[in-house]
Amino acid sequence: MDDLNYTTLLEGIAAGMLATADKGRVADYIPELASVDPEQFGIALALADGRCFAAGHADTPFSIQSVSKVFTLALALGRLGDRLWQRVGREPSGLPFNSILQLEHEGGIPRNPFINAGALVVTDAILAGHQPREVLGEILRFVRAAADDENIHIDESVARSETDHGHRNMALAHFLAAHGNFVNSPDLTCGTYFHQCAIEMTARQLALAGRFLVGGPAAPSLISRHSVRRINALMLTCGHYDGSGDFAYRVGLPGKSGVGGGILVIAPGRASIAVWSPGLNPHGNSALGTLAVEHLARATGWSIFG
Ligand SMILES: NC(=O)CC[C@H](N)C(=O)O
Repeated sequence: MDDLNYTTLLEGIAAGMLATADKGRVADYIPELASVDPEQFGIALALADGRCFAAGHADTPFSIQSVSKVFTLALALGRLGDRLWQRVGREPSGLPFNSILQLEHEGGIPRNPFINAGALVVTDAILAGHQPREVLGEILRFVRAAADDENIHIDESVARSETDHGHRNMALAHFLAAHGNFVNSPDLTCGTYFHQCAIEMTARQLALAGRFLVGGPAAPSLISRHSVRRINALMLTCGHYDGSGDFAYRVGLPGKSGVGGGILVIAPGRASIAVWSPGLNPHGNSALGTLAVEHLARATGWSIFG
């Protein structure tokens, strides 16, 4: 596809999404997210050859929330390698992202690194022996290097809002600690986790930041190719929680969603795609974002399943 075709495609998708009546429901369990205007949609595409295209509200910052779990997993795999898998599994959970149900049955080992329990373990692992400030600095350095953009920050008001209302995550953290699967105090790890979730990015920045998972000559090589393959596999099977099967069915690409309405999608060897629209479907994944990447995958033929 040439430049004009990509631009036309993204603008057509953005116009179609903004005209869609059912835009889902904005997350309200983090009060600071509840006030975001649902009438927004942005999409950005960073191709493996270095070109970048965007449409809609692609330059409006939003809270990346659980998309941050991709970056912390990359750091944890770099630091711990396979030792990480002693503390967290690699299977889809089939349950909502914040569920505590399986943890009891499975002895405090979360199913995967993308549900909240698993992501808390990942953050706890990279925090070990460090101050939250140092680890948050490391996460930001990684994201900024990936996006090649120093202007990426944490929204303190979102972090505070979640700290004040994060009882479920605190419960998960204490439960993990009770099972001996926590190194730091639940307060310290949850505080770090709430701040990583409160990183603010635009769809354009997020698409650029995802290039390290695409492979190809223009992609920043921040982690090994081995880790790139594994993170993509986990994004495909677990990146949308109990909506992962449906996302794979409809889109056919690895993706990671967040309750801020962002989704990072990887077309291996081809492109990193970011979509954002704050309204969520019942699984807590962006309603229009999912629809948009479904259109994009169909139009480009990029599904990994042919
Ligand atoms: N799915 C998400 O984006 C959840 C992230 C959010 N910070 C939480 O822990 O509840």
